[in-house]
Amino acid sequence: MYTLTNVTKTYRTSRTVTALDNVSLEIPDGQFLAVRGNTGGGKSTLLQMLGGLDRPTSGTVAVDGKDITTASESALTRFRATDVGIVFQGFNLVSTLTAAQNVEAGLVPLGVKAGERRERAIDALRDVGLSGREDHLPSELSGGQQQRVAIARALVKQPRIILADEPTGNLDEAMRDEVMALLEKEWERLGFTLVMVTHDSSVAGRAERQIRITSGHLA
Ligand SMILES: Nc1ncnc2c1ncn2[C@@H]1O[C@H](COP(=O)(O)OP(=O)(O)OP(=O)(O)O)[C@@H](O)[C@H]1O
Repeated sequence: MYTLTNVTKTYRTSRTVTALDNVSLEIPDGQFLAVRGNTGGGKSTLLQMLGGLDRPTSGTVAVDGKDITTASESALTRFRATDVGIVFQGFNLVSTLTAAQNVEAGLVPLGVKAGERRERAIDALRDVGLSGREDHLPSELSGGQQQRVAIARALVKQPRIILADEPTGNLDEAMRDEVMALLEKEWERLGFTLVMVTHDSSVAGRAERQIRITSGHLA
């Protein structure tokens, strides 16, 4: 269960931008939540707060009652490594690694030994429908297949939380539907909390709940 209380995030560069302004939000375990809103509205910033990738300027982000904003760097690293899987719009695969090696990368921070990593990567690729593609490079796979590798990389560590930032944004309609069907199937099977940023109303419509963030405010 996530409990965000009065979360504000301000970026200070040449000017000051308030990306999130006093956002309070609860996300129950296992919920599929779609996050919509205007460009620059603060959606990706919200995901960063949820993933412990950055800390708010003020306010708290609690996971099961524990405030991650004041956690030590090592506790936060552990939280990210074990509890959170992230799927990006641009897949973010390492182009010189095979599909299986990319998936294995999700297990390296957990200290899983090489043999077990390989086995679990093969299983995870099977779960996303990519058996037989283990030794393919990303450039040898379609966009939809690359996103499926990225989903396998996020899921291989069996996280409690999946954060997806426009996961279908780079895909055509057919591949979008295929990737969404896969994410939904895995969400139903594994029961993780799924928070997905999307501009696409048909994608958002598949979520259990939708929220909208406009100019840093939760609508
Ligand atoms: N690292 C950063 N440094 C400075 N400003 C930033 C940084 N990250 C985000 N911002 C600013 O914070 C605001 C919110 O950005 P964010 O990426 O969260 O929005 P978004 O809703 O995800 O946008 P989009 O839909 O365009 O991806 C924007 O004005 C953006 O320019």
